[in-house]
Amino acid sequence: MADAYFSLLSLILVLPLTLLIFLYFIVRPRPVRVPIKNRHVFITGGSSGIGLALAHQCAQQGADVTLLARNVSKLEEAKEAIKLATGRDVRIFSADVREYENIVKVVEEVGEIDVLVCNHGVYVPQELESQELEEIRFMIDVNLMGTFHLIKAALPGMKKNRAERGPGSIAIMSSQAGQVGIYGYTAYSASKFGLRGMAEALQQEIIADNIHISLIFPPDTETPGFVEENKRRPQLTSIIAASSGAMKADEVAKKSIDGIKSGTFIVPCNFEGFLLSVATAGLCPQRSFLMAFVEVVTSPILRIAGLCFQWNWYGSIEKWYAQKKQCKNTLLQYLVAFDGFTSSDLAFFCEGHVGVGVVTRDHTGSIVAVCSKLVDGRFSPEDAEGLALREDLRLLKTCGLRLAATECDALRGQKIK
Ligand SMILES: NC(=O)C1=CN([C@@H]2O[C@H](COP(=O)(O)OP(=O)(O)OC[C@H]3O[C@@H](n4cnc5c(N)ncnc54)[C@H](OP(=O)(O)O)[C@@H]3O)[C@@H](O)[C@H]2O)C=CC1
Ligand SMILES: CCCCCCCCCCCCCCCC(=O)[C@@H](N)CO
Repeated sequence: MADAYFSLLSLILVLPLTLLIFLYFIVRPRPVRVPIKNRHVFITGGSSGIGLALAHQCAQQGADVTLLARNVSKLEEAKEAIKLATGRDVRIFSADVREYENIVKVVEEVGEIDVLVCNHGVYVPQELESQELEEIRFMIDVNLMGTFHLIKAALPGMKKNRAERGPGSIAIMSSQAGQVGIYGYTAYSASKFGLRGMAEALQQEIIADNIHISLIFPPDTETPGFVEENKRRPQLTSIIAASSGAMKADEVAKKSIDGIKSGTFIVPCNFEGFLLSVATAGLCPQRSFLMAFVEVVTSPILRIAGLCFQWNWYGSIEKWYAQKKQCKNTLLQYLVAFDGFTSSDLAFFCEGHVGVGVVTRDHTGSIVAVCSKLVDGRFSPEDAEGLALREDLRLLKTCGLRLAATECDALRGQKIK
């Protein structure tokens, strides 16, 4: 009895405690604090979205901020907004991170950098098969090569007098799509996973120089870039990405700065991101023995959670393709006649999109008006049919035939195909 009691006690108390003590001594690199007040923070992509939010908050916290992006007027706007909000002057530079010589020039001009934030990034989601090679190259060049260019240009200056200047930091903006591959992000995920490989190797190379890397992994974030992305993002990409909630740029910036200041290597931004970081810890450096403890203890359960996510994602993909196959290129057509005009009302279902349109011809058969639109969302052919009838009147109104259409008052729809 006493024996059983003792083994239970050891299991519950002694084992975890021993593990904690063990981890306390072995975690590497050792914990560090990287201050940002009165230090030079250089932020790429600082004229928009997450980068701009970062610039605001760094300036608020008393850092000397420099921004780099391509578009000069956006940079100037950012400079003014930050001056207005914080009273601090920021320096701005226009350059493309793809052009190494220009980056070298800028870096020489700005002087010693304490915290280098490689936040610039582009994302054009599409299935690999239909994506142009040029777009794939664009993402790899800006996101991955651009970051190489920056770090390579800045590193010599960052190393200089580091002992007197205190710890330095290189923060790299990845994405949750850089921790797990996501449908529609083949090129983007590759560019963001690439950053992780680079960061893990580079941390070993620069630890002796007291420079510390933070890799930041945001989920979908409300930014101007994200608004653009959403106009063309495949539906499945959005469905899968919705597994992690969306954030505001300010919230991501706050998490990033906290991560930089505590020298954290993997910086998640929301709860799902935290789970994802623990589940994909791999062999990455870990300074916190408590986090290391969480990683060790939760690894089997998080692997199960990860498998459940994959089960769910593959389920969505299967469902989506089954629906697409069933509905591919369904064309429904109605004939609506009024006052000598024939309006043929089309609803088509193609590639997961529903389109509704109206082609109106006069008595000679010449087309006098065409009106159509794509309606996004998940529809079946039946939905398309209903939608076509509902939209018919509305669409006719937008053609020059408003009166005729309303006067014919009934949509005597006749399905001809
Ligand atoms: N928004 C989101 O959902 C998420 C974003 N991320 C990552 O966060 C980072 C910022 O994203 P977000 O704020 O949404 O992006 P935005 O599109 O809003 O801003 C991008 C910034 O990068 C600059 N930039 C783009 N290309 C270059 C280039 N070739 N050279 C120099 N600067 C460039 C842009 O300025 P300009 O065009 O004038 O050069 C702009 O300042 C990116 O790395 C992105 O991958 C990660 C996860 C989610
Ligand atoms: C084991 C537990 C797992 C926990 C949940 C996993 C959820 C993963 C969702 C990934 C979403 C990726 C969004 C990328 C956004 C992005 O980068 C674009 N908007 C372009 O910038």
